[in-house]
Amino acid sequence: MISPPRRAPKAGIHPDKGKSWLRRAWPLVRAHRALLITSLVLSFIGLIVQVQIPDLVRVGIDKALIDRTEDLTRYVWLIAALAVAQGVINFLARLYLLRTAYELEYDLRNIVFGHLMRMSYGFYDRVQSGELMSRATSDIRAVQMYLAFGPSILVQCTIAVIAFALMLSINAPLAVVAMAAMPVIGFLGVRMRKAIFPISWLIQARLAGVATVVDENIQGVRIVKAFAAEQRQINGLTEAADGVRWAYTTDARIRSRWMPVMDNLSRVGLALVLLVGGLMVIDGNATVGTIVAFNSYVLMLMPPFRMLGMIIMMGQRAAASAQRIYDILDTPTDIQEHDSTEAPHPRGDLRFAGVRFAYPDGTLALDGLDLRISPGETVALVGATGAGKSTIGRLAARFYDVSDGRVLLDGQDVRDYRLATLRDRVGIVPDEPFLFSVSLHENIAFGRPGASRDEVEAAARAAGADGFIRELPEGYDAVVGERGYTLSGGQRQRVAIARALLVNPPVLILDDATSAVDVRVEHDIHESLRALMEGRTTIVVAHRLATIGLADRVILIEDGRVAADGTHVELLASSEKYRKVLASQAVVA
Ligand SMILES: Nc1ncnc2c1ncn2[C@@H]1O[C@H](COP(=O)(O)OP(=O)(O)OP(=O)(O)O)[C@@H](O)[C@H]1O
Repeated sequence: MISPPRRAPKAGIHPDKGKSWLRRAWPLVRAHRALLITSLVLSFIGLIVQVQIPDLVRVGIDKALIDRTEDLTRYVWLIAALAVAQGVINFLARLYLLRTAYELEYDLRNIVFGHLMRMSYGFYDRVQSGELMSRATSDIRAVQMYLAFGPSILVQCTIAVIAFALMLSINAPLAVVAMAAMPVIGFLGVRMRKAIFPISWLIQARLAGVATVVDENIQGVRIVKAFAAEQRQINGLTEAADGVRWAYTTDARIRSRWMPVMDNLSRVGLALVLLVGGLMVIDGNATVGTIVAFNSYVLMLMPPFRMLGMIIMMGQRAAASAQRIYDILDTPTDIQEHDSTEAPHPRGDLRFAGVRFAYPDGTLALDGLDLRISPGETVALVGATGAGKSTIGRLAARFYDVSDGRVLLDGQDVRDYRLATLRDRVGIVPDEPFLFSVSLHENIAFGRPGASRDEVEAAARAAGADGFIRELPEGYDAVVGERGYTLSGGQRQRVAIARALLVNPPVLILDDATSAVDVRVEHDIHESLRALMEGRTTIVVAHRLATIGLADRVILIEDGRVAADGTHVELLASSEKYRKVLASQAVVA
């Protein structure tokens, strides 16, 4: 079942690396400006309404309680109405703000994941998957938080200015007194965040460390058990968890040192208002209502000043996170596609001409490989471990580009194909196939999601998988576990072969893909392959004599080039190296 297409990201990250991180993220924010602006305008209106309430309380107290010139209930209703209005507006503002945040997160996630999916094998050779996971989650969140919540906090800060102006208009000297503590609170807030910032980084890093330990041990639990290493691994986790505990405790200590100071400062502010305001009331220079109103203002203005520190910290974290995300997005895929006309009739004629290839880490795997495999031929690649056999398949499917020389499919350089076409024409089955946690049908139909059940079954029959699938209670609808652990190694390999066969590629590369099935099943697979498509070029990386026996021709690979070429019988007779490799690998019949 293919899920319906979702909306694509509305914008991307600006490609100019010279720009600041915020300017690079700007297209994304712009794309969601309608939502963001709506939420900001709403929260601004909400705050304006909120600022009116203490002033109404002031007038209510002064006019209805002290002067007794007006009706108290009128003020009570007015304040209640404003409170309800503020509640509704704040609800909407928050709703839109969170929607903006999650829309931004959705886009960022899709941009990063889309890029990761397009990256080549070489990229994945270099990076750690745990690190990528962290970038795809916590870094995206940090950036999203700042982009969406940063402006909202700024709006709250501007409201502080408006409230201050209102206070000045009511009673200027008292307004100055009421605001006296604010800069100190702002300053202390920034200091506190500065003290917390490094430790919060440490917490993130250590949490990621714990996650890696847990992840590895769950993935590798069978090895842990095989070596009875449970206790040792538990100790490892305890150590990592201890690091997290220390970091959290330190964080708590810093917070508990600063928080009471900031809380008390706001109380000092209130006391000052009472003292100075009280003296003014006694002298007849202020009203009781003013003191009450200013009390509310002091309490209302405290959070924005406290948040100053937070916004600075969020900004720093978002900048670092954005940089890490941009590092990924700025890494171009080293497998470039260009427009070209492709050989229209695939025949499966594969040729390596003077191919040299080194992996990104510099390991030279192929060194002057010359090899031609004719359409319909079945060729076995034989050689010592590390000779370069698997690399040959990877270059044919263009998982990597050659360093020198050319790989030609049907007379055309593989670099001149569209990748999708090339991968349709060159099917590759690795020795450790990966199965997704979906049904067997979907696993087999991975390369052709629209394939019918009949086609899936035909591919499974050819791969020798139909029999055991039918024996499962849910048959083709059975969902395989993570990495397909509920199936045996040989069963998984057969599912993977069926997956490749369904695409019906003219060139099929079995990279030791039948190592976990027994010789008889392997023979059956090859027989049905032959029957399925006469003329399919097949390359098998072979470690078993039985596998070699199925091939028309055997190529001995040594140090990344062809050392001998011929039928098994010919090589046995003529090549000392071939006999040695067979003997050293203890190839069994
Ligand atoms: N992803 C990689 N990054 C760096 N070096 C690699 C990578 N994969 C393989 N190599 C190196 O390239 C050389 C050829 O490897 P290759 O896997 O092609 O050998 P092979 O003949 O298939 O070996 P085996 O029979 O053990 O599978 C080896 O030296 C190997 O260590």
